[in-house]
Amino acid sequence: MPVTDQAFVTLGTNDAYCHGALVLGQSLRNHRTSRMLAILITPQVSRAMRAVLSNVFDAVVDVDEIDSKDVLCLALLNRPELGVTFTKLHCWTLTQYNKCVFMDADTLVLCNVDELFDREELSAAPDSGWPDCFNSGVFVFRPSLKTFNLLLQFANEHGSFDGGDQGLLNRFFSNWATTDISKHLPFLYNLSSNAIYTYAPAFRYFGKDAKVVHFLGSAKPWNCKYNPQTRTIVDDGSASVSQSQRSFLELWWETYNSSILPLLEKLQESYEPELPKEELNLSENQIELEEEEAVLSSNSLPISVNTEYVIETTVGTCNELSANNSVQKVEGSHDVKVAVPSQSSTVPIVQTFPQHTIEMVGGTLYSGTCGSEKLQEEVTSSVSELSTEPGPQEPSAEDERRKWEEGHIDYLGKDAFENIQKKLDSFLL
Ligand SMILES: O=c1ccn([C@@H]2O[C@H](COP(=O)(O)OP(=O)(O)O[C@H]3O[C@H](CO)[C@@H](O)[C@H](O)[C@H]3O)[C@@H](O)[C@H]2O)c(=O)[nH]1
Ligand SMILES: [Mn+2]
Repeated sequence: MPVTDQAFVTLGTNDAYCHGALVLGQSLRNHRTSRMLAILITPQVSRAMRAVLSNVFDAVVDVDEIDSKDVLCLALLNRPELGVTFTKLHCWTLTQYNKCVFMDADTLVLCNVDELFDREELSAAPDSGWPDCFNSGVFVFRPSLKTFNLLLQFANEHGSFDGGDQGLLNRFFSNWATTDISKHLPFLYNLSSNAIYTYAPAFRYFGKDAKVVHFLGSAKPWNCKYNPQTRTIVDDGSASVSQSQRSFLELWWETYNSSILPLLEKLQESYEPELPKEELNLSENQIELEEEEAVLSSNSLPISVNTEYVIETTVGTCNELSANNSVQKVEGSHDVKVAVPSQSSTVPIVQTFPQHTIEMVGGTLYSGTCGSEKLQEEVTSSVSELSTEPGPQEPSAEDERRKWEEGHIDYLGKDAFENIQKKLDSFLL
């Protein structure tokens, strides 16, 4: 029997993360969850993507974007794009449910995990980088407007030590590490893919019991290259991927290919007559590819595009961020206010607090149907967002971070202690 007052909840602030959310939702359905599936989205998500989401999720809920704008902390985390994860806080507003499990859009369930609803707020698994903190990619919570307001107030007063929701939630639920062991979910409910290589023997011993895999870090499954003919991840040489990581990535793509692609194709068919080919979805560089490799054309889709290879997105680096935006320094180590142009078409309302700036962009509840009049324009913009140019030739901040995580550390060169010290000083002074 479906349980209608409890839900798995995820978040997508753009079409790229929504691809992840679709695979997560499908994996929950494949493992026959009895709970509702809900997704929080922001105005930046295209109308076409909303239509697809409503095929997988019971509730597609439009919320305001909340951005920590904490460039300094996010730079230390090396993930400048994660300020918008504050939007996750909106999950506490879903008071139509009495209990929920939040799951990041980059998670994938490997079996039925409905037993998570037996736990209480705030239950979560340890973070592999700092196990006295919980990882906020999977957590059990009770929706409550009171808690939501307290969290916003807390964010306003204290900010987040990592600039994202995880730093905030760990300070807010600060007794998680010490008070109640029943709120410690086993790591198997949030197996971070990097733990596979940082503690390989443990993975070999316990990994078979994994229940949820979490592709945390800047490299996401939808950025990998995949060959549907051989059903394998294409090694592009940019990162060494272990066999176990590869299996999880291939499972992600298998789910995407078998269940999500057909939905996208259906959507394409229903709108194809309205969309002249050249405007349909292909960026210039994809059209070139299409001419060279006929196989590509069957999978050129309004949203997913070029699925043989990769769903590409770009993530700004710290340098790009500071170059593109005006940074205004106020007193004190954390008192930094940054005006970042909103990516949304809606005019942002920027709320300025004494210590932190949280940006909220107006939003409304989404009704679920896909109107046709603006679709063409939105599809085109969503595709150009997803099919951007190939990455830079110079190793990106993400590549460098990945190398560092994999233990390839240039102790005598750029990673020499004095360079790291200088970098830290520049953040902390
Ligand atoms: O542009 C974005 C970025 C994130 N998200 C959502 O926010 C989640 C968290 O971002 P993610 O890229 O998955 O972060 P992680 O690499 O998992 O990094 C860690 O740090 C984040 C910031 O504190 C936490 O939100 C994560 O749970 C934690 O695992 C995503 O899964 C999405 O649901 C978006 O919708 N749009
Ligand atoms: Mn994540």
